[in-house]
Amino acid sequence: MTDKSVNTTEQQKKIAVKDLNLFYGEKQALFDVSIDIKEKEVTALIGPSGCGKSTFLRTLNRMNDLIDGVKINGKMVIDGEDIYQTNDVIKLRTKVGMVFQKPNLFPMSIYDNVAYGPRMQGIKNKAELNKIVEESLRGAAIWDEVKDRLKSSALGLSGGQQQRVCIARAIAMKPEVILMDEPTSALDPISTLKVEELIASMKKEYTIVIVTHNMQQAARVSDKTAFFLNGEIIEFDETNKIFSMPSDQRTEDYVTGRFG
Ligand SMILES: Nc1ncnc2c1ncn2[C@@H]1O[C@H](COP(=O)(O)OP(=O)(O)OP(=O)(O)O)[C@@H](O)[C@H]1O
Repeated sequence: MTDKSVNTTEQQKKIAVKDLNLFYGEKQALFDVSIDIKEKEVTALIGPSGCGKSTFLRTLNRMNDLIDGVKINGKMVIDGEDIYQTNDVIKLRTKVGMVFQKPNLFPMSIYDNVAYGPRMQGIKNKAELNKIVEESLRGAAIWDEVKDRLKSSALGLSGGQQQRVCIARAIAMKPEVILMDEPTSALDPISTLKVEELIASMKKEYTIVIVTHNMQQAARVSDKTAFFLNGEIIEFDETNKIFSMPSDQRTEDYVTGRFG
């Protein structure tokens, strides 16, 4: 019985990071980061500017590979596979999608933006593409707002709508993990709320890791929170605990607004 529950916990562990260090040239930006991220949970990464949140987020789908002079050591295991030992980065980035701070839609129609990835994967069948586009836009809670203007330019949408289309574009690739780097920092409060509701509903299907500067947002959308400081994880726990009863004084100082 006990063994079974241990196994179940292991299975739910989507991402296991152990002693991860990252250097930009000579400068070390992440120090012995270890964290286990469970399947279908929302994990928030918080901490003051420059503490390594975005750097860490990018290690999860090897986006840092695109930066010259980056060196990484340690273990980053997703679904049992060390992602730094594989050569198939395209497959990794399909499984681990990303949404950026500012909506970054292509200057093409809403439909073509969402169909872009599936087309690149070789899907040409019109009915199949239609289905993916509709499902993805529905999944991103924007279908009703755009269903009558799918052929219009995506850049004609409001910022908040564009960000939800970006989320639809990520969903269209059928990812399992979605990384979000301050996805609402460029949005107004109403659009922010919509995206937050969307994130909360998406965890039924996806494992989500989100960087946010907004403490209320972390408290509202996440199950677990990791507090970063100077490239280290100081504390990682249930979000409720981090915000109400943190174990480390530095976490408490940060979440109560004493610094950062
Ligand atoms: N491409 C890069 N080259 C060199 N140093 C970098 C690069 N990107 C980030 N850094 C440095 O790594 C450290 C961590 O930066 P990172 O952007 O990960 O922090 P952050 O916590 O996400 O900050 P913010 O909240 O301001 O976005 C900082 O000292 C930053 O200057």
